[in-house]
Amino acid sequence: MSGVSEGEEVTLKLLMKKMEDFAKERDWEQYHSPRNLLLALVGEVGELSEIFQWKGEVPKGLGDWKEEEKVHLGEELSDVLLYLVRLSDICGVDLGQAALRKIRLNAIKYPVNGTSNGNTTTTSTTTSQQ
Ligand SMILES: Nc1ccn([C@H]2C[C@H](O)[C@@H](COP(=O)(O)OP(=O)(O)OP(=O)(O)O)O2)c(=O)n1
Repeated sequence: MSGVSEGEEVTLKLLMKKMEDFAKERDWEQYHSPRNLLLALVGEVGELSEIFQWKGEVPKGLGDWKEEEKVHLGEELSDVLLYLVRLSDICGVDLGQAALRKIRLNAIKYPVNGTSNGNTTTTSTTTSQQ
């Protein structure tokens, strides 16, 4: 059903190709414009947010969640990922390479110094956290 055999690596490239095929087979490429995909992505982020809405803080690992809630979470996370991958492809952005570059930039912007967790400004000389 998944189209990927057990143990096979899931890559951004594979997801990109599957989304491309999905749209082609349905003649939906006309609808997969950058703006439409962005709006669809934001809509799915909203659906993802609804799962956490009003719950208060939840434990890491979601140990006390029902199995069906976790399955639903996986579905909404996937919708966000799939639209993001498709949007990147349609915009001609290599998402994997862009993400690796961004991680390198993050490391330069936030050097390891043991005083900041990236969420708070611990000293008046620490650069602003945005
Ligand atoms: N024009 C479209 C419509 C859907 N999809 C794909 C990408 C998403 O993974 C999923 C989104 O489908 P739905 O719009 O039906 O959204 P949900 O699956 O979240 O359903 P619902 O909103 O009813 O919960 O289908 C797509 O690629 N292009």
